[in-house]
Amino acid sequence: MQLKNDLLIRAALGQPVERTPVWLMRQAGRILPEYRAVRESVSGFIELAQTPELAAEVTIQPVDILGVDAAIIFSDILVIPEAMGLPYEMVEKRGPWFPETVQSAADLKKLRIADGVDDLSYVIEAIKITKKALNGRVPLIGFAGAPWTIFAYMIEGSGSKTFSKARAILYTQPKFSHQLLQMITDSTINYLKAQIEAGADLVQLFDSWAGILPPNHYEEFSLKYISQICDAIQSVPKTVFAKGAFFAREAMGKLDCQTIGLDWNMGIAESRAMIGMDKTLQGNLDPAALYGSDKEVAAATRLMMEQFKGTRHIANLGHGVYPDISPDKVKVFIETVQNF
Ligand SMILES: Cc1c2[nH]c(c1CCC(=O)O)Cc1[nH]c(c(CCC(=O)O)c1C)Cc1[nH]c(c(CCC(=O)O)c1C)Cc1[nH]c(c(C)c1CCC(=O)O)C2
Repeated sequence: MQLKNDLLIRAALGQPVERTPVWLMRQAGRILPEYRAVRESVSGFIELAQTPELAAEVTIQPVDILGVDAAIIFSDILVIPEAMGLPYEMVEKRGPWFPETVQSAADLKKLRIADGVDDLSYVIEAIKITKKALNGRVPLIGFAGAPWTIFAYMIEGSGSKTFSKARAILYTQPKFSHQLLQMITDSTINYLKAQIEAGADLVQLFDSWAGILPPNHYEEFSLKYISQICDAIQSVPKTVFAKGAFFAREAMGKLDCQTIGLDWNMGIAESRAMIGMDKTLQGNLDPAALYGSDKEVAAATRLMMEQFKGTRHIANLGHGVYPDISPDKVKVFIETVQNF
């Protein structure tokens, strides 16, 4: 299927574009009343994510309603631990929770390397339905968590400010840490390959907890595995978004990927100098900028666009859109990029 709007793919590959493509991390979700209506028709997030027709419907909502230049498949990064044998629950207003966690090499026996097609068939099915329904209007982004971020949830069992249990294990049980990270990496490669086979046009790795590691641990316990995933996936463009990993930008410039995501703390000119000219940069408006007036949102967006001007760029926020942001402000952000 030929894409009618392939701006995202051309921007990722560093090919000429008429204008900068724009989408938002976490665009398929609670900012839209239309999403909340679908969400209320089922028992919760997990049932929604595991019902391919509904997952496809909420994936396409931001394309119809907001006019973004890409769809991202509606799922979560935590489907990988579940497919490996560690199920999660989504607790209303509190976030993910794992009834069982992994703490030492003995626990590895309860885990398996996930097969993307069999263990995650509901995501694969949702991708196929979405691709068909999109009919080439915009590219579909597939995604997974980066191994370190997934490891952090599997050890900790929930979100955490410090992820101190997960960070402790890197010091106290480095060998076990590497074993688990390798199992997550192998599962993620299988999963992303299955997503691409089903129709994903580009894939993004989310390393949401990159910023809590010291640089040496980031190199040893995160980048090493991201690098394996980048090397294993060759058929579509890859984006790596490592939130808070300002110290690793130079190393990220050497990954076999096309795009590096910047968070809003990362200076644009400085990041370009560290990462080099042969990568596309994605980002990086402060998500809180969307709490301003329409005029303020437009001004902040234009300021960001000015700073990226003339270099390879995909416009986005510096992290996921906050759930209480008004869709009207999101539209101002999108239209300001598209008219720039
Ligand atoms: C760390 C992380 C998670 N999930 C994700 C990350 C990486 C990006 C980031 O750093 O924000 C990624 C994710 N989660 C979700 C998507 C869907 C596609 C999209 O719109 O981008 C994506 C790409 C749906 C979701 N994932 C979740 C929801 C809300 C669940 C609901 O509707 O009740 C959605 C729509 C739940 C979730 N899932 C997770 C948390 C911490 C939470 C609770 C807090 C929150 O809601 O943001 C783990």
